[in-house]
Formats: sequence, structure tokens, C-alpha cells
Amino acid sequence: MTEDGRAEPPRRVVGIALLPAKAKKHLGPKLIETAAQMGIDIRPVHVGKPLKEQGPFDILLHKIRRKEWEEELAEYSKEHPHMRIVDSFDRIRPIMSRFSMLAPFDKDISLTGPQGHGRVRVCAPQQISIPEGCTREQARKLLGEAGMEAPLLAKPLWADGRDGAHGLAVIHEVEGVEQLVSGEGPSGFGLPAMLQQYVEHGGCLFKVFVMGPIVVMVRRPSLHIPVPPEDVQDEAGFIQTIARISSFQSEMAGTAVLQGDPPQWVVQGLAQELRRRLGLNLFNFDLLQPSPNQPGRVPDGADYMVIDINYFPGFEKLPNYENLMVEFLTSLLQGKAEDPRALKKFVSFSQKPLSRAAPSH
Ligand SMILES: Nc1ncnc2c1ncn2[C@@H]1O[C@H](COP(=O)(O)OP(=O)(O)OP(=O)(O)O)[C@@H](O)[C@H]1O
Ligand SMILES: O=P(O)(O)O[C@H]1[C@H](OP(=O)(O)O)[C@@H](OP(=O)(O)O)[C@@H](O)[C@@H](O)[C@@H]1OP(=O)(O)O
Ligand SMILES: [Mg+2]
Repeated sequence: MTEDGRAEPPRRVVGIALLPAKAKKHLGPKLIETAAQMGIDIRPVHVGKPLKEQGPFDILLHKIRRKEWEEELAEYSKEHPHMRIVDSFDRIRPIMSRFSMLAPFDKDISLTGPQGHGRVRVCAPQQISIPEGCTREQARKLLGEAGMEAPLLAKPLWADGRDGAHGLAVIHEVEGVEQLVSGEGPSGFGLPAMLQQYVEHGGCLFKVFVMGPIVVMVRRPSLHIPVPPEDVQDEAGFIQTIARISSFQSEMAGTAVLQGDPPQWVVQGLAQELRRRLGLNLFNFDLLQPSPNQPGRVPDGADYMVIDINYFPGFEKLPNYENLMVEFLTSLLQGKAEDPRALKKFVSFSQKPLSRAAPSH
């Protein structure tokens, strides 16, 4: 009973299944307390312990890619049809591979500004897949067919949190692709990989975090060629492996050209459209504005480009993230997060510089 004699609203239970290292960062006491004040019990889910001993849950959030876990969850969900799983495995799976991650851009996204003023086109960079066992000749052929030119970026095919999933290599000349396939590149970077067209953008990118109807944009330092020596991890021939620059929070790379933030209607419209095309609630994407005059690298008429999408990223790095997460959970519980076009909140900021020791990968 409340003090004035009304019945307390029922408490709701939200299970969150994350790998231990991520759970430690994400499920801190402040999140648990903030949620509890709103009548939500956040329960960390331990994979390996039967779900029936941990539930029941109203909502289950998860970022664990293991076949046995997926099967157990599917089984449990049949017995508990009221439980809402956010997000569905079928929608998350394409994001875990860089081959399919940018598929929402198979058709460019066109956005129109308020009152019909302004129009922008958002595209993804051109990329090709280099499978394991690819020969030098095959690699050259693929590259020629795609019409891509150096510099190129090599990224691991799998973006599913496994060791090495955040590796990045700059290939300065096309000969570097032959080195990569024949294992003559820097150690620790191999196949299968994606080769993506490098797009000059002034060394600054915008990370846009989406939590259902809540959108938060953060400015981050980004890769800029020539890469400053302190960001090069290793090099061999025409290939350099690079430290995870965007994790240096807002310490702007020395070479970064300060540019204006994209207008709110662009970021907001893009977040909503991606939410719709991806069918996901919890993700972020990296947005950049290509510098002028790079015809071979940027699709005609592209005003902005999305280079990467991550599922359930490091939301805990956002200031006030506990309140944002609880607001998101509340909107889910109230059934108000359903319409992908609905926007509840838009926040944009530059984070205070953190030390270069920050990256955890
Ligand atoms: N096509 C591109 N053109 C220019 N720079 C790029 C491109 N793709 C990636 N980068 C740079 O490389 C960085 C890492 O690439 P990407 O975001 O794909 O990897 P990631 O492992 O998901 O990293 P993070 O988790 O930091 O987003 C980006 O933050 C950006 O600075
Ligand atoms: O939190 P985790 O350790 O899982 O790492 C996540 C990482 O956070 P970190 O920067 O704190 O490492 C995220 O970075 P931001 O985009 O939010 O900056 C993003 O890259 C996720 O994709 C990573 O998850 P993974 O893909 O590796 O599972
Ligand atoms: Mg990224």
C-alpha cells in the first residue's frame, strides 16, 4: 500500500544478459537504484544457470551470441509468452557481420528537413568481402570489379564481440591487399575480412546511440590519414594496424578539423529510419560527413555516410545513461516504444576528454 492507501503498482522485472566483462561496466549500482525507484527490478542474467531459476521476466535484454543460449531462450520464451525479448535474434544477427551490417543502405536513405527545407542523402561506403583462402589474383579481381582505390580499410568480418573483432588496418596501396591475403601483413590481422573504401572526413565522427525512442549523439575523434605515429600499432609493407581511435572519447585527434555537428533533423531522421529498417531498439552507428572532392570514394550526392553499426554498444559511457536506460525501459513497459517513428528525446553533446588509456579492446 502507498501512504495514501492506494495499492502499489506491481513491480516489473527486467533481465539483462551480458558477458561478464560487459555486465560489470553496464549493470552498476546506480542503474539498479534508478530503476528500482521507478518500480523496475533489474536482474543480471547468468548464462549457464537455468533461466527458469532466474525468471520470470517482463522484459529480457541480451547481447550473448551462443547457440545453446539462443536455444534455451527460445524454449523459455515459449513457456513465458508474455515476456518481451529485446531485440530479436533474427534482427541482431545481421549486425554481427560486417558483410550484412550495412545492408539497410542497399537503398540510400533520403531525408527532408523541417517544412520541406533541405534534403540530404545518406549512404554507406563501398565494401567487398575477402574470404579466407582468397588468392592474390582473386583479391585483385574483386578490387578491380568494385572500382575501389587506396587508401582502403580492412576490418574483421565478424563484429560479434569476439577477440580481435575491433581490429582495423589501413591499406595504403592496392599491393597491400595482396600482402593481406598472403599473410604478409602485420601480425594479428587476417582473413576473413571486409575491405571498405576509406572516406576523408576531417578526423571527426558522430556516434549516434539509439535506445528505442531516445537518440543521443556524441562527437568522437576519428581516423585521419596520415595516421599519427602514436596511433599506429604495427606496420608491414603497405599495411598499418591502428589503435581504436574512437574509444579515446573526445580527446580530438591532433589533425582533426573541427566541423559543425550535423543538424538535429538529419541525425534524428536517420536514427528513426535505421531503427525501422533494422527492426532494432538498442544500437549505435558511426556517422561522418565526407570532405568535398573525393569522387572515387564517395557515392554521387552523398552528404553523410554511415560506416559502422553496433548492437548494444557501450551505453554506459553516456553521461546520465542510467536515467536514459530507465526511461527506455519505462517506455517499453508502457508499450510506448513501439512506433519506430516516435521520438521521445534527442540529446547531443561532446564528452569531456578522457585519457588515452580508456580503450578496453
Ligand atoms: N570508411 C571509413 N572511412 C574513414 N574512416 C573510417 C571508415 N570506417 C572506419 N573508419 C574509422 O575507423 C574507426 C573504426 O572503424 P569501425 O567503427 O568500423 O570499427 P569498430 O571496431 O566498430 O570501432 P568502434 O567500436 O570504435 O566503433 C572509426 O571509428 C573511424 O574513425
Ligand atoms: O562494452 P563492450 O566491451 O562489449 O564493447 C563495446 C564497445 O564498448 P567499449 O568502447 O567500452 O569497449 C562499444 O563501443 P562504443 O561504440 O559504444 O564506443 C561498441 O564498439 C560495441 O560494439 C562493443 O561491444 P562488442 O561489439 O565488442 O561486443
Ligand atoms: Mg564504429
